[in-house]
Amino acid sequence: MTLGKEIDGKAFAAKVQDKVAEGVAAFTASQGRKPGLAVVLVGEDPASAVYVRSKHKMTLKLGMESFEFKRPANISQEELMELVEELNGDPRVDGILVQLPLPKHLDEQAVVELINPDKDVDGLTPISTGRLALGLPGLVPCTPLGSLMLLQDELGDLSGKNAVVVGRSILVGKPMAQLLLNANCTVTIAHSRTQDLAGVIHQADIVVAAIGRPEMIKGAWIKPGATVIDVGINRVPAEEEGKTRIVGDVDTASAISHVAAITPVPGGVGPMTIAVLMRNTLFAAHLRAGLPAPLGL
Ligand SMILES: Nc1nc(=O)c2c([nH]1)NC[C@@H]1CN(c3ccc(C(=O)N[C@@H](CCC(=O)O)C(=O)O)cc3)C=[N+]21
Repeated sequence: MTLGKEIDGKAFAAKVQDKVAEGVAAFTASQGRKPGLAVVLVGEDPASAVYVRSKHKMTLKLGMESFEFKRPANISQEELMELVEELNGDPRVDGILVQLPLPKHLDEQAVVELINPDKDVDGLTPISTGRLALGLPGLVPCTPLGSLMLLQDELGDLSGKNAVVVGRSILVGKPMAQLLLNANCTVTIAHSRTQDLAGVIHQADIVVAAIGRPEMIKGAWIKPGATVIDVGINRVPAEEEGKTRIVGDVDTASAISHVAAITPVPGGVGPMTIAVLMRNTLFAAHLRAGLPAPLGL
């Protein structure tokens, strides 16, 4: 039995970060200011707080300016909208990220739609989404773009490959499918109502799992030699009483003997998400300064 390879997302993310740091230095030298990222965190969700902290640290590490806005869970829609408008108008801010999900009483879509598309480093505004659907240049959601970069690094040209995206979320599934389509894959989007999910997945040369169900996709469903990107980050109870660990949407133990390559969780897509956020912030800074996009990213 041959075992597939684990894709080292952390190592690839480190390479992306190095290139971003170079681009940041060049931008700062030519513009006399650093690119800036503003992150808005509403509420006290501990997992979100951890992600926001690692984004903050990475932003500073790569030489950019980081602005953090922590607001209580009971913030009103109006106050949150005012904050976003303020950031839209702040010349030091090139990228705006509102950490999702927001507390239930807030209208997430209205907040996202207010973000200036030129500062939309999450790629979630209708303008960014529309550009992606049209195949035009623009800011692309971080997790899907990071996943595509890993696939292209692993497989080279993706033309003609059968890709199945499992999950249809706005943040991951839908933009992932668009990116794969733009890369000339034959794309299927599967979801909770899909019939014979195992059979659909078995057709795929590329599987992107983004459903948010721990270890749901089993090895036997995967076509031998397929490449698998596991986007899932699910916290489950660990063996040790009271502790938790994170697992993906793919049952790696059974999948590893079927795949050519698979991303682990943690250490796969997660680190790429943050690296691409940094890249998108650098891109947004260039866009706002009227400079061409930096090369090699
Ligand atoms: N507007 C918005 N944009 C986002 O991009 C966004 C968001 N909201 N809300 C929450 C999710 C989650 N997310 C992650 C980022 C990095 C890791 C990451 O670095 N994970 C590491 C460590 C995981 C761990 O140990 O907890 C890994 O997979 O190796 C994970 C998850 C971004 N998100």
